[in-house]
Amino acid sequence: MRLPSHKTKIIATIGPASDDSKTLEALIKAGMSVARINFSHGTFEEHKKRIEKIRRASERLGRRVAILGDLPGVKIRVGNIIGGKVELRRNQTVTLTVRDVEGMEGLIPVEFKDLPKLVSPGDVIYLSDGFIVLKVVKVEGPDVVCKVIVGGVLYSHKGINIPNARIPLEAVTEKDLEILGFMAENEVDAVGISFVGSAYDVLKVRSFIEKQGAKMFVISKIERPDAIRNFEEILSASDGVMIARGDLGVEIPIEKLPILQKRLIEKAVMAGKPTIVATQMLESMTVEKLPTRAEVTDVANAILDGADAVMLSEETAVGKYPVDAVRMMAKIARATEAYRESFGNVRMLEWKEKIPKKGTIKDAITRSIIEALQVVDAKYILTPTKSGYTARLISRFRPKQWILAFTSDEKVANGLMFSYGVYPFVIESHDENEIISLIKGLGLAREDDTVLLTKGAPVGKTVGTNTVRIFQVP
Ligand SMILES: Nc1ncnc2c1ncn2[C@@H]1O[C@H](COP(=O)(O)OP(=O)(O)OP(=O)(O)O)[C@@H](O)[C@H]1O
Ligand SMILES: CC(=O)C(=O)O
Ligand SMILES: [K+]
Ligand SMILES: [Mg+2]
Repeated sequence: MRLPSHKTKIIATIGPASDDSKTLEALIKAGMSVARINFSHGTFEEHKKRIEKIRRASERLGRRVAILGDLPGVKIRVGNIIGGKVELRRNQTVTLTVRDVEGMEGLIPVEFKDLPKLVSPGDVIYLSDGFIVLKVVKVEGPDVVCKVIVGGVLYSHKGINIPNARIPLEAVTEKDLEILGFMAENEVDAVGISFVGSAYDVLKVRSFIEKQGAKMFVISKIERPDAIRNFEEILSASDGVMIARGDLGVEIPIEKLPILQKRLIEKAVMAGKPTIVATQMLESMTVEKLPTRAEVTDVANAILDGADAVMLSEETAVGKYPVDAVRMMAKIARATEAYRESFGNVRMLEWKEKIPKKGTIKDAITRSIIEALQVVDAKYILTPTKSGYTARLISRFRPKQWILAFTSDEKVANGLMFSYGVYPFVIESHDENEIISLIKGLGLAREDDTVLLTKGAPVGKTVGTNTVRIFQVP
């Protein structure tokens, strides 16, 4: 077998443009590690079929793909518009209504009954990730009359953001729990919690998953100011985070996004939690065969910032060139990672200083590996891991070698599909001879290759990884 040519993980949202078996196979071959299903759109039946098709495509190709189910959360959305879309022109008067009607010229239904109570004249309302801007003129019963400040074409079910309104709702709704139940039943690997506000939201999801007897990788989507205020507690309650720039870029001043992205990524990487950068990464590829210079640079910069994974949304869900978009991301990743490694080493030295003296044994072991790699020219880092944590702690230093992780748990292996430079294998035993014969058998390693191996040797009172061995493959 051959390992991928890029170490950054690529997440692609699967939708009508990408859910046939042929396209799914092509997406996997192009470098998709995680298939995202957005439960804000479509029916359970559609999603069930998608999940089955993704699993079958992955099995046919013998390539692991994790499935990420993204919850709708408390996002307010536009309802159905006749013909699927309507144009809003600057200075035009439009009415947002919570009445049960279909949308048309000048009238837009909203799926959130409390809307009229939450807004007052002068408030600004953003539609479609902030692409269209309205100003409230007056509120009349179920209707909110607005003036169009920035026009554009509005499609059915697009999101609505009102940064000024305090939406008094918990991030995780009853509907979300119902979806989570469906996800557990269908063995979805990871859940994305939308509009997380505090660790409470994350723990609510975790306890529900546990009650279902399921196991899921829990990713908090950072997309509102509360999540930034409470980032530390959210991070520690979560398995990973997503910088969901679509909503985030409306909920906070858009010009603050780039620096915020860097700050959040650094904290998450230090904690050994994978970070996903999402939304508009190759947006123009929804309709064009090639991306813009700015988009290519954005993907590269996210990788240099330290992201584990980059994500595609409408590019692959409804776009014209889903496979080209994944291929393009893989190409950008390959070209950029070479520099990330040297950049990463500089970072690594800074980060090492930040690891507190009270760091854990695992901190010491993973740091030693990085030190050792400055001296020996190793081919791989081999990491038997029970929860995936050891592999992730090594990954945060972004070594240039692949981290081959060995676990007996399919779910742990799928959770590792979010981590930079980690390639998971499912293997019953953690015995090093078996690991060596597996990678030799796959043609990944040859006699005399130098490798590093982490181990949990039973000694003293320590549990888990406490040893690193450096040796040549026999
Ligand atoms: N399963 C699907 N069926 C139809 N359209 C979809 C599907 N998934 C995504 N889309 C389309 O792709 C667009 C971008 O996808 P994305 O996942 O970013 O959703 P979003 O609506 O912006 O919301 P969110 O903030 O929940 O991600 C959506 O607005 C929608 O038009
Ligand atoms: C992905 C997502 O939810 C966002 O960017 O808002
Ligand atoms: K969602
Ligand atoms: Mg969002």
